[in-house]
Amino acid sequence: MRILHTMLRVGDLQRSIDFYTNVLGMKLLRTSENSEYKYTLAFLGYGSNPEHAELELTYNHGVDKYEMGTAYGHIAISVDDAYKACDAARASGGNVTREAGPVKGGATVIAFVTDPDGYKIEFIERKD
Ligand SMILES: C[C@@H](O)C(=O)SC[C@H](NC(=O)CC[C@H](N)C(=O)O)C(=O)NCC(=O)O
Ligand code: NI
Repeated sequence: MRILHTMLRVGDLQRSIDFYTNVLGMKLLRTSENSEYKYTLAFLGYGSNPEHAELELTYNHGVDKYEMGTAYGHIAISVDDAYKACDAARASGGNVTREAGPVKGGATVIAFVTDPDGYKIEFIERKD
């Protein structure tokens, strides 16, 4: 088995596509429209299944926001340099909510940004 995708419900599909492509450097892999059940999907990632896990964005027609609740944590993305990734995200209009720096009590350098709907995305600095 392998993780195929993580699904997030978004309030504005193009706004989210712009964020994940322009700010986080993902590719828009495909979209699909379900007019019967009134929703549109966009799949994005740094590559496609099966080599890469994908992000599935769901837009329910006419629904522009969701209660985030307290359960959602984050999606983690590996970066070569978390400091530069934060600078790049900021320069592209991203919202850095936790500046790059060692994780509390550890050495791994992490940072957090939020996407347009407020979902947290973690940058984890890795050299692999
Ligand atoms: C393509 C595949 O990865 C899917 O996840 S589609 C599954 C389908 N999604 C939706 O219906 C999205 C709209 C829905 N209103 C929502 O917000 O989740 C789904 O969940 N179908 C349910 C089923 O039982 O088939
Ligand atoms: Ni799905």
